[in-house]
Amino acid sequence: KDVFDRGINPATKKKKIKNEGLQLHVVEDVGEAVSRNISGAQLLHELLSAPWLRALLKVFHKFFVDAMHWTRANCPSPDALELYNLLSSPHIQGATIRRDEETGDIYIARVIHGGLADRSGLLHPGDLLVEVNGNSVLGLEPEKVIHILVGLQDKGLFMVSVYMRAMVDYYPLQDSSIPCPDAGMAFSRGDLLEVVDQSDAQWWQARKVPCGASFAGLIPSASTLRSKQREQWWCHPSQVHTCIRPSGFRRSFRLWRRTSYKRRRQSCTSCTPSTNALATPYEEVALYQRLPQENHRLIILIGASGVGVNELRKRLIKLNPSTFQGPVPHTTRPMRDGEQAGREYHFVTKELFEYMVCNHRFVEYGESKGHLYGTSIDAIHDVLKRGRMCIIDVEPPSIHFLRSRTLKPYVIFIKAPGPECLRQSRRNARIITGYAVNRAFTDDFLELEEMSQLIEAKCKQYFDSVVVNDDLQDACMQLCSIIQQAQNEPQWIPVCWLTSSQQM
Ligand SMILES: Nc1ncnc2c1ncn2[C@@H]1O[C@H](COP(=O)(O)OP(=O)(O)OP(=O)(O)O)[C@@H](O)[C@H]1O
Repeated sequence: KDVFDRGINPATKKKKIKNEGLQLHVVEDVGEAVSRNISGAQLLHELLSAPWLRALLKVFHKFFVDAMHWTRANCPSPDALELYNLLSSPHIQGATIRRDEETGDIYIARVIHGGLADRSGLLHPGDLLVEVNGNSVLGLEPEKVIHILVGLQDKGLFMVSVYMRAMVDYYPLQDSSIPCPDAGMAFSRGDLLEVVDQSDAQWWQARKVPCGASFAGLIPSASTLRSKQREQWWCHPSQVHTCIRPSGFRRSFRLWRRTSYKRRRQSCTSCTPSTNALATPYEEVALYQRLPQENHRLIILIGASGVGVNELRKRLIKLNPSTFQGPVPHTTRPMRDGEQAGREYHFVTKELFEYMVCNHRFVEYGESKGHLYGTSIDAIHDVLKRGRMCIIDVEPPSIHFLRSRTLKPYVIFIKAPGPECLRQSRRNARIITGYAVNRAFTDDFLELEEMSQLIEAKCKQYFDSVVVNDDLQDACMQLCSIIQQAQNEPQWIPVCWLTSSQQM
């Protein structure tokens, strides 16, 4: 990677990755090994980066791309066909496999950009390889699996497990249409499901992950669930989404003026994305491991107002300011003594602010004391581009806006402890209200807990982790270790963040 990066501007680099996908993947891996001082990696890196090999791989890639368009009628020659068959080993067809040393399961490790597997759209990193042409490969040595795959040439029928995140709740015992309620599997939003059989268009078979059960249960297919949702929507059309953006007025953006939770609930949380009557019932996910040269994932903290989201965010940044950073908000208020443009705020005119609103540049924005404040998507990118971990706290509806391939957000729900624990731990806590600054935080605990439960119930399909904020120091330490894992260990993310060209 180092070799390719040198002297290549971003546009050229993009093109190179496309043209030389296979080689780049390998060189990247070896480059990583070089930085870890693995014996022999330097020599291998130099060999793989040699111009003659680059040229050879380019020819090879071109040959393969052309071969994809051959038909019986336009195949250039029998020699070309023979060469194509010779080169069509499973690795070259575009996917590599690896074995989990603990379970013995065989997974798709990598899908080579532009290869057959990539073009088919059927295989994704993290998919579990279950069968090849009806023969189980579970527990086999990878070499054995490769042997079977080599024998297939390009006529293989793979059966891979697909992993899906449930975005809705399902109870088979309440579903009169299920063929056999006892064989059904209940799940709730946020559950990770390993779908092992999709051969039936209406009913799939799946297991929960991590799972104890060795047998699968019956779940409705995506289209079956969607038609159920449509039926429900016609029966209860008043449940349709009514949330009005912009939503965010958290105090952490120096905006939120505390009103009754009940008022907020009516206007916002009851209308979280999950109540959208025709929501996507399942989201396909795959394991993703951030590469060292990639931007960090955006860290989003979500929680009921007053639970301590902002306090935790500030503490994290104070604990390690060279690693964690928040985005610099924009404001139309004049700069005060001691403030510096771009440090406390980006100071902008009302016209520019409104232009940014029209162009959807703000994640959240609002007005306080006659001035506009907002946090822009560009400010988030600025932090990430500097190699820092960007931490933000937002209102639940804003998650949708931030869920993108470029930001790959990792969402942590800050959960309220029980009211008694709140009363004990928040004895000295203060809140800022619309009419009194630093009001003692006394009778809000029940409402706060209620709100916290509501957010969890409505949005848990978007949460990657949950931290209960009982003791501030414990919660802060937990957050640190969760964030490190989120950045450095494999995590389940939507497949579209890996493959689509969705951009913010
Ligand atoms: N675990 C805790 N123990 C004691 N006090 C806490 C704890 N967590 C937060 N607090 C205090 O509770 C008050 C509210 O916290 P914070 O300002 O972080 O709320 P918030 O969730 O960001 O809500 P808002 O967005 O409305 O500000 C602060 O005074 C904070 O110091």
